[in-house]
Order: sequence, then C-alpha cells, then structure tokens
Amino acid sequence: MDPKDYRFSTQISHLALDIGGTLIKLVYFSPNGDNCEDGSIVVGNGCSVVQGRLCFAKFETRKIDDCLEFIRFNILQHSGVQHPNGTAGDKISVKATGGGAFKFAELFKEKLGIVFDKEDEMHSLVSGVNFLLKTVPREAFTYLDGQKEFVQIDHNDLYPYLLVNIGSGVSMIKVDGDGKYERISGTSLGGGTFLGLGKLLTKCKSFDELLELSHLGNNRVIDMLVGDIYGGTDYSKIGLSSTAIASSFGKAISDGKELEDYQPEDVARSLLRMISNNIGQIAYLNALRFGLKRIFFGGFFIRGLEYTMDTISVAVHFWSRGEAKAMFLRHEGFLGALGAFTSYKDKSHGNDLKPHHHAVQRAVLNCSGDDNCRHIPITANLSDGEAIECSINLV
Ligand SMILES: Nc1ncnc2c1ncn2[C@@H]1O[C@H](COP(=O)(O)OP(=O)(O)O)[C@@H](O)[C@H]1O
Ligand SMILES: CC(C)(COP(=O)(O)O)[C@@H](O)C(=O)NCCC(=O)O
Repeated sequence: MDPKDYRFSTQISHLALDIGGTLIKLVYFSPNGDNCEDGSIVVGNGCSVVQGRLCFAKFETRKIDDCLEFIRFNILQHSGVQHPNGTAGDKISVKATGGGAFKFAELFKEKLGIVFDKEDEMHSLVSGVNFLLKTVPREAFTYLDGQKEFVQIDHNDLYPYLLVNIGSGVSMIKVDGDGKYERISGTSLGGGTFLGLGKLLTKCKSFDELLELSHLGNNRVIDMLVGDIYGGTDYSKIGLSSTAIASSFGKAISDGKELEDYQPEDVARSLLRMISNNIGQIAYLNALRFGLKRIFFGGFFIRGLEYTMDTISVAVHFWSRGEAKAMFLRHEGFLGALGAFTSYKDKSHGNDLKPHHHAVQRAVLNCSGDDNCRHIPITANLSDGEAIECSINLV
C-alpha cells in the first residue's frame, strides 16, 4: 500500500459517532504527541502500537453543523486529511451508529466526504458497556443514600445483566455475553420526555438549565404524597410511607393553581423525579422477568446527577426489596459511540485485514482533567467523558 494511503486510511478510522435523537456523541483516538507516528512503537509482527487517549465530545443533534465543523477542523485536518468539500472520489469510511447514522448519512457524505459504515445501535451499546466493564478500572459504581461506591467487576461473573440506556427514549437490553443480547423492553418516557416537557413547563432553554433548576426545587409542592391522601400517616400495611409519592404532579389537580403559580424549580424537580422513578421501576420489573440481579444504567439522561441516580437506585432497591442492584457508568453517555469504535476490530475478522486491526489493547483512566484533548481549538463539550488512555494496533 502506498504510505500516503496507509496513513490516510488508518488515521480516520480512529473516529466513531453515535447520532441520537438529542445528542451526537463522538469517540476518537488522539495519539500522544502531535501525530500518530510520534506516539507509535513498531512491534515484531509489523504492527505499530500507538499510545494515546480515547477522547469524547458531544453536540446537540439539532446543531449538527457544529459537529461537522468540529470533525472538519479537529479530526480530518489533524489527521492530515483535507477535504473542505469532500467529493464522491474522496470517500472516508467512519463507524457510525444511532438513528442519525441513517438520517444524516447523505449530509456527512456531501459536507465532509465521509461515508458511514453503520453499526447497529443495540449491538454498539452492548459492545460499549462490555468494553468499559472489562477494560476500564473503576468504571461502574453504585449510588445510594449519597454514597458512591465503585464496583469490582468479576470478568468471569459479568453476565447476565440488564442494560438500561436512557437516551431520548429508553431501551432495556438483557445481555448474556459478548454480542449475545436481546432488547426486552423500552419506554418512550425517557430523557427526551424530561427535556421536552421541562422546556414547555419551565421555559428553560437547555438541559443544563433544567438540571440547575431541579437542584433548587422541592417536588412535594406538586407531587401528591401518600400522606396527603392518608391524612399525614403512612400506609404501612402495603409498605408505603407517608412521604412516598402517591401521584406525580397530583397536587396540581386540586391546588387551584395555574402553571405560573408554581415555581419552575419545583416543576423541574417533580419531572426529574417522575421520569427517574418510572424508569427505575420498569427496569426492576424487567430484571424480575428474567431473574437479573444487576442493572447497569447508561445514556446521557443520567449525567452523573446524584438526584437522578439516587432516585433510580431507591426505586430499584425498594421494588426488589434489596435483591437487585442499580449500577452506573462513568462513560454513561458514550456507550454506543464506544461500541462503534471497538467494532473497527470486529470487522477485521474474515477479511483482508489482520486481526486486532485498531484493537484497543488496554485502557487506563486518565483523570488529568484539562490536559485531555488539548489540541482541540473549537468548542465542544469535552468534560462529560474523561479520556481513556490506551494504545491501538495499526496493521
Ligand atoms: N447537553 C445536553 N443537551 C441536551 N440533552 C441532554 C444534554 N445532556 C444530557 N441530556 C439528556 O440526555 C438525553 C439524550 O441522551 P443520549 O443518550 O445522548 O440519547 P440520544 O442518543 O437519543 O441522543 C436528552 O434527551 C436529555 O434528557
Ligand atoms: C428508538 C430508540 C432505540 C432510539 O434511541 P435513542 O436515540 O433514544 O437513544 C429509543 O428511543 C427507544 O428505545 N425508544 C423507546 C421505544 C419503546 O420501546 O417504546
């Protein structure tokens, strides 16, 4: 292969995208040093092992042009690939998953000369979680009563588990092994519902603003509690305390108030609680259906927010009477994109490429904060996923 072509084709396959209903997630490999060659070590079988980091970025899907610019200026040019206006002749193949891999395929081809090599969304989610759980230390944790505890993952006792991905909508997947999974349930009441209803009800403009508001609010102003119905007492016979929510938003029935009479922060709090609680409960019911004890929650809805994780954990704990465990992931929002990224290696089997083509060899979390992704000049939300140090094989 012409060395120029070699560089061209290997560099750009270090990017994978997950284009969802609300957010576009990017995972890309950033070699240590200014370019790939600087960080690479050639090993005996002719492969170069390149040291670097997996970096993460996200964009709102409605602002897809920002994402296109980001890829053009930070990834294509940084890789030595210059396609200001890609043409049909300059095809670059990139792994992509999520609904947007279909919806926006033409746009990426037209604007960047990128052709999507599509990976199934559910498959990518599962691959992403398995990669994280098996490779990245201190990835999974529990969160209950304000206590975060990292979970030691036993590779020999990982399956089966339930994966609940809370994106715009929610998918629930029973995972039995690598590439062995079944989507067993889902609900349309997900992150998109929280954000959509939140925008309508509070006039918030963004997810972050809505979260900020929810921090300040009190859900009991709007939620009808068991005590409100039972005159302040518990309904202990069926295990409900007086402070349990009997009916989300139920107080609005008889308060005689208009929406404007409620504080937006209380509305945001009730909404967050309602969505989180409902997902926790449906997750538990599905875990019960299949006798699953471990439930991993992913998706960008969670955003590492204590209140959300606590609500989900309490719901799982309460309904399962402590039998099932809710667990969360540090790279929660990038499961699909990571799965698509790791699929560069899967496709190498059975074709001309050697095994381990672009296989992520090992990963150690790099918690160095600002130092991550420092070559990136234009704005992207980089703080949401900590970079993962790793090396990759280039054949
Ligand atoms: N910065 C953000 N902008 C919009 N939504 C966000 C943001 N951060 C978290 N979210 C929440 O995450 C959800 C999207 O999660 P994600 O896993 O990316 O799903 P999708 O693949 O459907 O886009 C949104 O519906 C919203 O609830
Ligand atoms: C259609 C989807 C898989 C798309 O994924 P997303 O962009 O929401 O992450 C998801 O929104 C979903 O599973 N919705 C729930 C549909 C249902 O089971 O009712």
